[in-house]
Amino acid sequence: MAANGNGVSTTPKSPLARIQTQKNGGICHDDSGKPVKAQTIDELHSLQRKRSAPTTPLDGVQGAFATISEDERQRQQLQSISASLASLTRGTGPKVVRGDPAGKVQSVSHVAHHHHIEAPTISVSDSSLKFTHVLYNLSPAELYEQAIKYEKGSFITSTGALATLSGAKTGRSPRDKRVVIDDTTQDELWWGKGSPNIEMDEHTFMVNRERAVDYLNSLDKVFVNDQFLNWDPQNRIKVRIVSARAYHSLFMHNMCIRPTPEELENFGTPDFTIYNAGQFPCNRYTHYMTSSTSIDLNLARREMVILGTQYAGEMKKGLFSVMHYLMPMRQILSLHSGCNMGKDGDVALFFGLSGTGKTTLSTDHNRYLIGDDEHCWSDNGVSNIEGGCYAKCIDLSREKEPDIWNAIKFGTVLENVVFDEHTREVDYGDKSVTENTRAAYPIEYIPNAKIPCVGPHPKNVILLACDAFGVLPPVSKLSLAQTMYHFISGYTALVAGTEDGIKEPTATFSACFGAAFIMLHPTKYAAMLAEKMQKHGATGWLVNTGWSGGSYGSGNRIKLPYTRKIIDAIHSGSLLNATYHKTEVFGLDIPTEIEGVPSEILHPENTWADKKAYKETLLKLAGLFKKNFETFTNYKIGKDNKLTEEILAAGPNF
Ligand SMILES: Nc1ncnc2c1ncn2[C@@H]1O[C@H](COP(=O)(O)OP(=O)(O)OP(=O)(O)O)[C@@H](O)[C@H]1O
Ligand SMILES: O=C([O-])CC(=O)C(=O)O
Ligand SMILES: [Ca+2]
Ligand SMILES: [Mn+2]
Repeated sequence: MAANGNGVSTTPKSPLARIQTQKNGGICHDDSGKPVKAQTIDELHSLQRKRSAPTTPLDGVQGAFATISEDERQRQQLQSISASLASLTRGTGPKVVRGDPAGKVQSVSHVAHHHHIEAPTISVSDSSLKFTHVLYNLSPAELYEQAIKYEKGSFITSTGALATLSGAKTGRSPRDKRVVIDDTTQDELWWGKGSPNIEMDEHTFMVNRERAVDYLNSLDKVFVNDQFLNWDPQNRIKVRIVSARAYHSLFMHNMCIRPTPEELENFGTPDFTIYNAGQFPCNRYTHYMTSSTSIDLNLARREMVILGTQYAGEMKKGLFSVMHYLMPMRQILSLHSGCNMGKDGDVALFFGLSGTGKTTLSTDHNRYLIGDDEHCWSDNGVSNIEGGCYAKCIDLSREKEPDIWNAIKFGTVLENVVFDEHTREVDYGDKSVTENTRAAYPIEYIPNAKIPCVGPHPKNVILLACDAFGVLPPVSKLSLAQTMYHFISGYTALVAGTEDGIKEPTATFSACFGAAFIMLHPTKYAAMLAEKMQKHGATGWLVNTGWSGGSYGSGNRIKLPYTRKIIDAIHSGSLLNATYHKTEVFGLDIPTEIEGVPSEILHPENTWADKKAYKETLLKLAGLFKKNFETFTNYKIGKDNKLTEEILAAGPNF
């Protein structure tokens, strides 16, 4: 006798007893009635899908839309995208049509009668004869299918996320970033030592732009995303991202603000366009190019070109650089910070370099999440620039970071993670591809996200540093001058690669906690922050999310639950009223006790067995701070010299 999978034996099949059904109105449901409308399998399949293609944008006047035909709308819509993809040296690009070349594309026929192929003339190259299909603002489900069908390394994980590989680059390439220098940007931007803006000329930009556009046009299809940046409606920026990979399109779908169908209909001309031709290298014989990767920003043309890297974070942070230019022009401060809000409307900002805890600590089950990485602070309060979060996944655990864990589901892009071939369960501890594994998800995947992502003026400004030297206290209260000193310094420490044994931690100083993204001189942002903090009475805090009990190698990283207790005490206001004492060298005010945190760890000296080593390490770090700050001693911050002097005096003294 055969046994089925459950170990239950079954008898050989015998004809089942006939079930009586009534023709009309009986209690027994009869679904044998109407046959499907389809005559063929293909027709049956076509019934499965209801048409709801996203509309593409229109140029020119709005309002008249309601009266134009669908065909006319689509024709105008495609014109906008054709203009983006036009080759500037030949005056023409490919013929742009909607839809996937592999599928049955309804749009080809009706676009073809508007864009019928003209007889080629001598000056026309082959590229203007071909069609490039445009996959416009596809949904996550459609992008999943594109990725899985066509992009090697794309898989669905056990929780429904899309696992992807970013290729040879698994992080950003700041040394390959170039900014066009012209008469305007020469004066406006920060150039020279310490600046992230490495110059290129307009002509070289156009060479790279043409290379990227030609590459994209040589493909059978490109993805186009039309989306927004900044939740502040008065300062919203329209962005268009043209890319070759479903991975890139889904990443930006998650990270930028997603337009409603109505907003998309009235999208019009984008304020900024990215051409992401990341699979294709730049040409090293081109002037200014020092590798096969180039990320080029042209503020006058409002365009960015990406060649030679598929790491999606380049698009996210490229747009952030643009905001660091556009927003200060409007007296709005752009910030590399996370942001959340308590039930009573108290807002906190979390500054810090990569890996210091902006995403981890702003994602707090007891508070509303406004955003995890990029914000604006205007006269109206704070607003998130983005529509999604980008969390580090290395060693992610359900227990320690439940909201991020649960956000990794259908729609989420998981970059460079390792998973079980069969169960597709992700091993977050595995660094085989990279240490920088990431999840990009829409902000509404966090249950207590504050939508729209705006809030009132911040009450607390928390500066995060992951101090691998283990000498900065877990928390200290800062004066305004100290806040500015540490904001301009932008300190964190990186730990050396674990494989080569234990090495010295390396101090990193990155002005405004994001020197890689700022476009103006750091003192411009610093002055704005000081002015806003003063005006709105915000308190500054320095929180060390790094080492305790010794440097990297002998001590340990401060336990996340302790850091969370510290942050809780800042939010609740209880820490403001604690008893403080001043540390030597850095002159930081540290509290004597915090609920839920062992008091002995609050002063780092207590946790070091070797007091002499502690003092030496402390002085070493203080020396690095001093040296780094030398470049800023000649600059004035704010309107009077008083604040500048106070800031200079707010650093370490020894
Ligand atoms: N005490 C701690 N406080 C904060 N984070 C901690 C702590 N201990 C360990 N971590 C880990 O450190 C990492 C912090 O990364 P997070 O994603 O928050 O960085 P980020 O500041 O948002 O950087 P990026 O700008 O690159 O996104 C997480 O992986 C988190 O689990
Ligand atoms: O940009 C990235 O790749 C990740 C990030 O948020 C940062 O480095 O600050
Ligand atoms: Ca982050
Ligand atoms: Mn960041």
